[in-house]
Amino acid sequence: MQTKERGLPVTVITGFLGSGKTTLVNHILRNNQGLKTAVIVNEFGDIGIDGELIVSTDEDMVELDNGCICCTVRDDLVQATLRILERDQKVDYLIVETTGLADPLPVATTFLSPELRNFTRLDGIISVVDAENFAPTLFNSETAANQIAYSDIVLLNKTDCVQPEVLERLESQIRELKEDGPILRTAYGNVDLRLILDVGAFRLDEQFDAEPEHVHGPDCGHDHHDHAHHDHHDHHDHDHDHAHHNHIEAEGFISISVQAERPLVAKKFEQFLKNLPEGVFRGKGILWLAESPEKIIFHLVGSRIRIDREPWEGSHKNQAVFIGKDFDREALKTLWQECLT
Ligand SMILES: Nc1nc2c(ncn2[C@@H]2O[C@H](COP(=O)(O)OP(=O)(O)OP(=O)(O)O)[C@@H](O)[C@H]2O)c(=O)[nH]1
Repeated sequence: MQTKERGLPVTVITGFLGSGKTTLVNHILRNNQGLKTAVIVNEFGDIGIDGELIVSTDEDMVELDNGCICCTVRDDLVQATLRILERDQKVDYLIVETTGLADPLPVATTFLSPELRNFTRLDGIISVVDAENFAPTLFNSETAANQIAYSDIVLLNKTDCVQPEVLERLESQIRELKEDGPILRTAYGNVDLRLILDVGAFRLDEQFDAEPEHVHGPDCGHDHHDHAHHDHHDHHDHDHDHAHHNHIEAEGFISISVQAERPLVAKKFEQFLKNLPEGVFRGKGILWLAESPEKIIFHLVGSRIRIDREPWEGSHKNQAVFIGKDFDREALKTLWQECLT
């Protein structure tokens, strides 16, 4: 890949909670044929779990401090990208994985801002859609709709979980949010990387009614979102400094992080999962069960739970994040405490 004269190519991976973004990042890192790929990850929740779940554990992965990448941590994204660009060892490609609740457009426009636009080239925004859980009315979330509407390529993921007729219906629903651009069907993010990386998919004119000379980046004096084709909430009418200003709170999404230095009782944890407060949609964590010598990687998405096992490296711990809409955080905390030995 020739990146020298064009700036560092950047692909932004967006998609709702648990749709398979980290799984896709891992697929990319395993199959990028020797390209030096840096990854910037941003998570919703106080504890970063993705850092543990991404296959690259070397210095090429940067976890942004918690906060929403499209709101409060935009400057961190600029700084992290500049640091990657300044490294002695040249990086060929940059992947940015947003939280499942981020609006992709402000993230994308960060790469068109004066600080970055001469050094980076936004290749495309990929939206991962969960075929098992997606519905146009899912949580009535404008953010979830924007993740599709503002993408260049849609990956309709988890095709292994649904029947072909469901995929047909979902494609029509996606088309209502986004008229054109590829919709690629995937299981576990397994896609030919030539279809999604370095494809020059990002089309400025599709996202903005702007003259090419005047890109409405995040640092413009006026609100670039007014120019978007789709109705969109305004990121620039309010202060970016206060924590989680925002579309996330406005849509009622909350998270709780739990951790412990002692193990969980497996049977009690099973009960915990059965009794989770209504509204919890996503959970992920590293678990230490009293009954297991191995580290447990735990995922909950909608009603599906997945448990994987790995050998422990380092000290044993319990760390989990639960995300959902307007759920009873105190109740969840109490239930969690009851699972501990
Ligand atoms: N059956 C099935 N499971 C999948 C597929 N892709 C991902 N998963 C599982 O879905 C869960 C969530 O996957 P992640 O890749 O962590 O999702 P994410 O979008 O990064 O999640 P957040 O960052 O929390 O929003 C994990 O248990 C994955 O193994 C798929 O195509 N089929």
